[in-house]
Parts: sequence; structure tokens; C-alpha cells
Amino acid sequence: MFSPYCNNNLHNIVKIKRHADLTYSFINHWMHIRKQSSVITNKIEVSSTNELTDETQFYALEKSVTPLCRVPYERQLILKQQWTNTVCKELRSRLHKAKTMIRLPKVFPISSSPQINEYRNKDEFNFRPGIDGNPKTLGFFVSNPSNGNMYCVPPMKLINMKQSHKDIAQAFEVFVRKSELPASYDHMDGGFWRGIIVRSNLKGDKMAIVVANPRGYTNDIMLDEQRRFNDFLKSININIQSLYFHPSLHTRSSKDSTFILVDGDKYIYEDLCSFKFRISPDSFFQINTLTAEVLYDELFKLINPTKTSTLLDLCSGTGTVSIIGSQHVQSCVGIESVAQAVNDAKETAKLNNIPNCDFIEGKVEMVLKHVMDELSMASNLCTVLNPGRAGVHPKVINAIRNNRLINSLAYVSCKADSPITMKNLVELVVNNKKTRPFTLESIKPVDMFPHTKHCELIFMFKR
Ligand SMILES: C[S@@+](CC[C@H](N)C(=O)[O-])C[C@H]1O[C@@H](n2cnc3c(N)ncnc32)[C@H](O)[C@@H]1O
Repeated sequence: MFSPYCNNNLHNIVKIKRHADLTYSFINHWMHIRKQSSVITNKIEVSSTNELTDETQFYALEKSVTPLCRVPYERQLILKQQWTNTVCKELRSRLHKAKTMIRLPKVFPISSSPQINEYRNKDEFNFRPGIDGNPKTLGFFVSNPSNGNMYCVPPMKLINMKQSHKDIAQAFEVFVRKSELPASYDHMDGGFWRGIIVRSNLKGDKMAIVVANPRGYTNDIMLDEQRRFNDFLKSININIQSLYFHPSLHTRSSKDSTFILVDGDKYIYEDLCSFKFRISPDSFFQINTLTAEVLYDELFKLINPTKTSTLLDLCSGTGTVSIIGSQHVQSCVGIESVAQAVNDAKETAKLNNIPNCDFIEGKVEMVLKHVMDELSMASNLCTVLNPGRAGVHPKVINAIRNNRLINSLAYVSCKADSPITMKNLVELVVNNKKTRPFTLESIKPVDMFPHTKHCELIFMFKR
């Protein structure tokens, strides 16, 4: 008998199995790499039965955040090149299952990162109990292999992180440990201090954003704590160009958009590909500035636009793709959901005297149709889609496929093996009767994240 319940279950099982297949293929790749890297590194292993100790906690954190940090960089690049091939084969196999045969695309050699250590320009640190039980330990969470509990480990030994970020994190921990207000691990737990986000530019200007849970705390209490932390930083000669307080009622602090300037400038600025970019606390900016230059350079080589092209920049963040692309094309239109990022992009265009870029606030899936109506006369449309780790809503892919003007698409992904990104890529190419599919022509890897397993990939589609 037909049962919607059973049907749902079956659907879920199929979904889980598909996900498991995908996960299996990538786990296999990285397991193979782990075997190789432990031979190379002779690394101290945290055994699955031992308690974390003062010494092993740092190895446990290293293993989870920068698992390749003891592998020579040249070797890391080889491993990521191999991983790109794995992604490519996985994509072909998924398309094969969906009855779409493709030729393997050209995979270009990986571009390395000009800066290997201390390259991160943004870090987020949160509170949890440390291995000594101190509830106000700031850093990253690591699971204790002996009991599965989560502990917080300070970031001091991570080599991809700037010393200046670690210094601010350490100062914040010292300050919070002296404060009478408790740490907050969950928005409903009555605690106050959640963590701190630190950003900086190549010049060394720093922005710090203190994240707290305002539930149950008066404005006076919050103002007093902001002032005291600012005074504390000054008393220990930690110089921050821009200090913000970010009250957040949600588990994910990015869901709240209130940022209160406590001291200093509203923005920091970064020089990238000869342009000066404005960055607000809530705006996206590529994490590794020098490699971002390499990424954009490679991106424009692949897109190869002309002076008559129109550049459609989907998920435009602070407008980097459009601003940098503006010199090669007739005009650019960026679409971005975060208001601060859109304002930054507009101001950056003014600051650099760029007249041919327009930025629109909204979700791509909601505004793309309207934007495409406006662009109906545009010639030689080049489209760049650069969503976050999780990929985009299927509606975006549908809208792109449905639009006859979009025949050249660069999909830039920092996590191509995430299930939704894989699905996005498959759905661009898969045969269906309604819309004309894209062909995946090439993949270009750029190592944005040395010492980690992640790598930026540019997928170049044409139709
Ligand atoms: C990886 S960043 C890329 C930004 C920019 N292209 C760059 O290179 O700096 C992804 C951006 O997409 C935005 N975003 C994510 N989903 C979106 C959506 N559905 N519609 C519009 N913007 C979105 C995020 O806010 C973020 O700024």
C-alpha cells in the first residue's frame, strides 16, 4: 500500500546513501593522503583512548584545523592537485548515474599561495571550557578522543594565523576571565561573552568585533563592559584601528546585523590588484589576500572578457570580482545578500573612480530574473558565481540554466566537495528536456588555504 511515510523514508535513505557515496570518495582520498603525510611528518598522534593533555591538545587542534601543516608545501600542492582530479572524477560519475556522459574537463596545474604562513586576514574565536576545566577558554573546539566531549583549545600554535590575531585573542581571554559576567556557549544559557572576531589588512591595521549575548543584560552593563575592554586594550598597548561590539541573539552570530562601533574607524581598507577596498565588520573578503590576487588573475584569464562584455557577478561580496573586472569589460553588475558588503562595494567603486559597476542588494535567487530583464540587450555576458562553502539554492542554478543570455559561467568554489556544491555543479551539466545544459570545459585549482585540506576551484562552464 502507498504510504507517504515509507516513501519519505525511502527518499531519505536514498539521499543519505548518495551523500555517503560522495563523502566516502573524498574521505578515501584524504585517508590516503593522511597515510602519506604521517610517513612524511612523523607526527605526534593523539590516540583514540588518551585524554587530551596540555601538550596533545595543540596537536589535536592542529590535526583538525591545519592537518597538512607538517607536510612540505610542494607536497601539499601535489595532494591538492590529486584531490582536484578526484572531484572531477566524482562529478563525472554522478553525471553518469544521471545518464549524462561528459568528457573529463581540462584540469590546470594548481597555483600556489604567495604566502604560506600567517596568511589569514580574519579569525573567529569562541568560548568553551578548556581541558583544565576553565569555562572561559577562548579558541577552537576539539573533541576529546577519550570521551567525545568538546574542549576549547587556544590557537597559539596554529601557523596559518597571524600573531597579531593571537595576541588580541589572548588579551580578550585575560580580560573576560577577570570579568564577573559568565561566558556564553548558547544563546539561551544566560551567559554573556561569546567570542571575538579579528580582521586585519596587509598593512597590519586591525578590526576586532566582540560578540556577546545581550539576553538579560541592560544597556548600561553592556556599555560599561565595552568601555572597560577598550581601556584594557589601551593599557596593554594593543592598538586596534576599529573596535566593535556585536550583540547577537542567535546561535550563529552572523544572523544579527547590529554592529556598535566602540572606538576607532568604521572600516578597514585593503589593497588588492591595485584597487583599494573598503571592508565593514559584516562583509566578506577573501581570507588570504595575496592568493586572492592570484585567484582573480586566473579567473579573468579563463573568462577572457572583452571591452564589449558585461560582467554579471553573482554573490559579489565586497565587489572584488566586479571592481577588478571593470577595467576589462564594458560594465559590471554585482548581486549580494549582505547589505554592508553591497555598501562597501559601492563605496569602493567611488573611491577608485570606477563608473561602470552597479551593485544590487538581494538574494540571487530572488533578484536574478529582474536583473536579467534589465540586461536583455547586453552583449557577450560573462557570469561569475562565487557562493560560500555551502553552494547555492537550486533556484539559482535553475535561473541560470533558464536564461538564454548566460552562455559562459565561472563557478568559483572554496569547498567543491560539499554536497550542495556538487549538486549545483551536476545540475548545470545534466541533460534535461527543458533547458540547454552547460559543458564543463576546465577546472583551475588555486591554493587559498595552505596547510588545510581546502582549495579554491574555478569551474569554467560554456554552452
Ligand atoms: C565566497 S563569498 C564571495 C564574494 C566575492 N565574490 C569575493 O570574491 O570576494 C560569497 C558571498 O556570497 C554571498 N551570498 C551567499 N549566498 C547568497 C545568495 N543566495 N544571494 C546573494 N548573495 C549570497 C555571501 O554573503 C558572500 O558575500
